[in-house]
Amino acid sequence: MTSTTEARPAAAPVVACSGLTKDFGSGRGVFDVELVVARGETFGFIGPNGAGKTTTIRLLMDFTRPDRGHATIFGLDTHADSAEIKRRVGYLPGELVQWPRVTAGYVIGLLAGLRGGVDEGYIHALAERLRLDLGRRYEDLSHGNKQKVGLIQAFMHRPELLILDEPTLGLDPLIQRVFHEMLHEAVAGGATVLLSSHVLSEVESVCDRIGLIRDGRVWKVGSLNELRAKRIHRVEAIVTEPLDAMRLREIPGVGDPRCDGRLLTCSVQGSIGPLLQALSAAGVVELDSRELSLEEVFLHEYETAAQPAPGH
Ligand SMILES: Nc1ncnc2c1ncn2[C@@H]1O[C@H](COP(=O)(O)OP(=O)(O)OP(=O)(O)O)[C@@H](O)[C@H]1O
Repeated sequence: MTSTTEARPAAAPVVACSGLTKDFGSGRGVFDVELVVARGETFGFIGPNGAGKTTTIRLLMDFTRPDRGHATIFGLDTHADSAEIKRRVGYLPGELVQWPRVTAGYVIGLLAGLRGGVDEGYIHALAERLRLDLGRRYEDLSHGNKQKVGLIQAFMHRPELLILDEPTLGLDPLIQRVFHEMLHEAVAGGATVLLSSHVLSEVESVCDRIGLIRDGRVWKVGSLNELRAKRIHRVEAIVTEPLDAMRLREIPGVGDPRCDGRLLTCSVQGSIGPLLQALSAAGVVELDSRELSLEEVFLHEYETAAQPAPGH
């Protein structure tokens, strides 16, 4: 399993983690997380359920303490300078907070008060854009509408940094689009964004760079262009002679080969030449090759990372 940190941004980091580790035992938690988010960047943290996204974010917000490692936000220590950091950050937690017997407007007003007051006109403008009725009781709201309350309190003070844990969870497509506009406006105004998601299409449309997390480890960081540049092809071929999948695996660039009678399927990263040589020796009669979508590239990467190396 490799972890790359190519194309690190040149600007001073807003978020920096070094060796950040929270070990819950039995292999659960996050381990040796290295992460840099530059000023003005929109960084997407993506991984499957239980990968460690929320734990990393909670470590950054100082809601849980690391067993090892260190993190800074705005160059400040996430623990020692937690109050100052929270003042300057807009945070959307991954789990909705419960607020019994009060309205959505009351909740937001209370949180605005804790911040020492926030432009009320802006709160109302955000609520209108997100189509949230501030007069409704919070506990009666749907999950998506509670999520809007979370988004408003994260954006309302125009923070320098937005840390958003699964921000579009429960939002309908129309409101997701509004949220994306809000993000773009915040970034245009100089904000930095760190968001987590397991929806690749979302990070693809809003993020400059992404970090892939799996089993508690960040195992790839790069711009979308870099990740797309992998140019992985899915190849399907029909051959006359039977092929040995294990031997195909030894061909440079070939991954996940499967032989089903005369049908071969595999992925190829880089040049297809060495595979073509093997196929022509097996009497290839049909060949189909297409480039994988980004979604498929990630699935491929996850699967490849989970497989033992050839000969092991
Ligand atoms: N307080 C805790 N005690 C024990 N284990 C925990 C605790 N919090 C998280 N974990 C475990 O740590 C791992 C990472 O969980 P985390 O919630 O960070 O993942 P995630 O990527 O945010 O997942 P999801 O997309 O499902 O929210 C999981 O195996 C989870 O069960």
